[in-house]
Amino acid sequence: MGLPHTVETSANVKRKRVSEDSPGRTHQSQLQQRRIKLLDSRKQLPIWQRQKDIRDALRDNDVLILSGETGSGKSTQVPQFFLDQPWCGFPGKIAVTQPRRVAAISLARRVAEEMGTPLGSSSPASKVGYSVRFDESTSPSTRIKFLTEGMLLQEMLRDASLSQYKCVIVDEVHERSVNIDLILGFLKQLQTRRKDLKVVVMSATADADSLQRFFAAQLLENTRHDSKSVPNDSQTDGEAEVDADDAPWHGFDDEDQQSSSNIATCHVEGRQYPVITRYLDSPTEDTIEASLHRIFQIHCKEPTPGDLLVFMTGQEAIQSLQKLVEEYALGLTTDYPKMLVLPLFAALPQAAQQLIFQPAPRNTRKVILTTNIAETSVTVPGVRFVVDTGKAKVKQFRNRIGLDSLLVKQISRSSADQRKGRAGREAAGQCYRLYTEEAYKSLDKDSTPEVLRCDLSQAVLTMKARGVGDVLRFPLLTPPPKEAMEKALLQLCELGALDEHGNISPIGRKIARLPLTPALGRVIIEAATPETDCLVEVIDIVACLSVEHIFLAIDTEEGREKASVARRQLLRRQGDHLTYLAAVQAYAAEQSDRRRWADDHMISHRAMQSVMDVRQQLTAQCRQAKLFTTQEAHPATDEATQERIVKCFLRGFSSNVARACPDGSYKTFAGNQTVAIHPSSVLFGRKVEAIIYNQFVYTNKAYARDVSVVQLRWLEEALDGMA
Ligand SMILES: Nc1ncnc2c1ncn2[C@@H]1O[C@H](COP(=O)(O)OP(=O)(O)OP(=O)(O)O)[C@@H](O)[C@H]1O
Repeated sequence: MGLPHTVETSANVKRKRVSEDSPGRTHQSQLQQRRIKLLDSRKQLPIWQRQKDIRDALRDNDVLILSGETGSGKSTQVPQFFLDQPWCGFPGKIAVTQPRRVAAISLARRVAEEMGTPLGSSSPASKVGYSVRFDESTSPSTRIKFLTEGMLLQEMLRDASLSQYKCVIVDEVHERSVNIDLILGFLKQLQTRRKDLKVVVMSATADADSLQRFFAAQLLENTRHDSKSVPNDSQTDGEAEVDADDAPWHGFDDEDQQSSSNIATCHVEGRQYPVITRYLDSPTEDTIEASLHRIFQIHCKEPTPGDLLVFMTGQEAIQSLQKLVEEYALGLTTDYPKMLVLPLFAALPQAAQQLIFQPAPRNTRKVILTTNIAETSVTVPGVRFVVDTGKAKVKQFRNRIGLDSLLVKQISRSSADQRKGRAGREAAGQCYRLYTEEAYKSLDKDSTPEVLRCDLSQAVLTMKARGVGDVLRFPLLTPPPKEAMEKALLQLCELGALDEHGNISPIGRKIARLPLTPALGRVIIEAATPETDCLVEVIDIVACLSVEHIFLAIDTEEGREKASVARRQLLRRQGDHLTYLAAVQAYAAEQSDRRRWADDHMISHRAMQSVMDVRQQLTAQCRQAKLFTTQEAHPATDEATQERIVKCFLRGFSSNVARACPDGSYKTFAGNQTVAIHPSSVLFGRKVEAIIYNQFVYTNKAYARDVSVVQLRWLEEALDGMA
């Protein structure tokens, strides 16, 4: 007679336990097998031979400036070299900053694999994690954390001393974004009061001499310190108190070159695989046509596997080229491999960005069309060919209109070298430059630091929120013109982020905690006031402004007519902001098939998924900051609410207003510049009293994007409110 079901023999229990444990154990052993396999390739990297020098250099010094060719192994290996160092202690963490989230996430994934540990929050035992805007994936055991520069600056708001880190590695320092320059300044200050903090600065192409001078120069002892502004760990609601342990802030004196830190430099020679560079014989104007030609030439001539990475200027160029490549690929005979075209740009949702890392299916070549976001730190497995158009969209401050705008510009030689470096990472590669060799030689050596070409209001607010009293004396690697700093201070005063003494206000502190520009942050704060009370709606609109365009681009007259019928229910005569709101509300209300809803309305489903993501994150952040007065959404048809919503944008963007002229054009109030409504706007072709816009873009002429109608009296009211 058998045993009743309820009684379990010890053998049964044991068998059951083994089978329950085995998935975890199998996973563990898979991780270890992968680690051992990768160890062989790590040992081939040029940097592997130099690990003792690198360890010794940082053991004996506070700062290490490390240069080495692209692909030599800096980003993946250097953090691992330090983990077992006595100065790093346990559980001392290492932060590694990256300019972009795609690099932060892919590096974290790779280093986790190399260490044989699960990634991020997937297991409490994971030793490698990442943190990017709207996505943090770490565990209690995280030792190495890859994070975007913006996220490190956010962490400094919660913990000015970065006390959880023993070492901060600033990677790709040659990019010289404002955030990198701010981080270098803060770290330099921090090392005066945290003697145990190590700093590593890395790049393939950085100017090591100027970095060395920067870290060697003494900080001034007597700079005014805005004591009220120093945040501390216990600060939760924006009303900061002085952290007693915080030594006064020190300014930076260019004249004084005495060393305050011990600094080591190290250069790693060599790269793993060669990359052949090819140029055009004569220049080309049409980069889309030239890229198309080159892509098919490579595809038809070169064997697979061998994926292609093509550097373009921006989302629109990428989408046009994608369409063309896909159309032409249909005409290829079956003698050729298939093509899988994948776009990559900053506004793409993370899941779509990560598709580029998946291996191409059999007999298929991946063709990745990217902006400069894949220029540094990224290894895309399978890529053997790089096509470089030599151009990028860059933010440039336009003095006449007092605004940042996006311009297409030639890249620098150092960017071109980084792009080339994306080939030849797993095997020998080729880089096709769609410009002549003479043009390459005439490029600027390095990109102009962002502090010299951008609106500095965010940078100044970042400093103020982290306790810098006199921002003009903050240690910046390249000091911007004094007027640019003053202009930023003025703008922040207008937004109410600084008080009349230049100290950060409670509003400024709230704005600094939001992952948005000061102007957009101000819009959110305005929407949260009890009188305005439209935060729910404004979050929806801000989410749309933070992702790729939600309306699919249409380039034919017929298509435009079709779109206006399909989107009729959503279009709002008041402009794009309320149209975006209508779209988000309708999409959110759709419960059965959102993809179909998006197709029916000629809206990008992918963009709407991102909107929903950002919306959720921003809502959570606003809730955390106690900004909600009510939780209720107002009906979008309520006219009073609609007016209040547009007025919120006016509070943040009062300088982005243009009035109609008799000849039908619009002229900006600031700078009296002619601006046209962008064809993508619902207001395109309409004439209204005045407009407000969120973006100023310059292609063949100056365009306002994301536009709404405003009444001039609202502007007067807004200006009165600011006075
Ligand atoms: N995700 C990955 N998949 C496959 N190989 C990878 C991956 N990440 C890194 N590698 C390998 O490790 C090498 C070193 O990469 P790493 O990013 O550390 O170099 P780097 O010196 O920091 O380069 P860069 O200056 O271009 O950022 C690559 O050339 C590649 O061979």
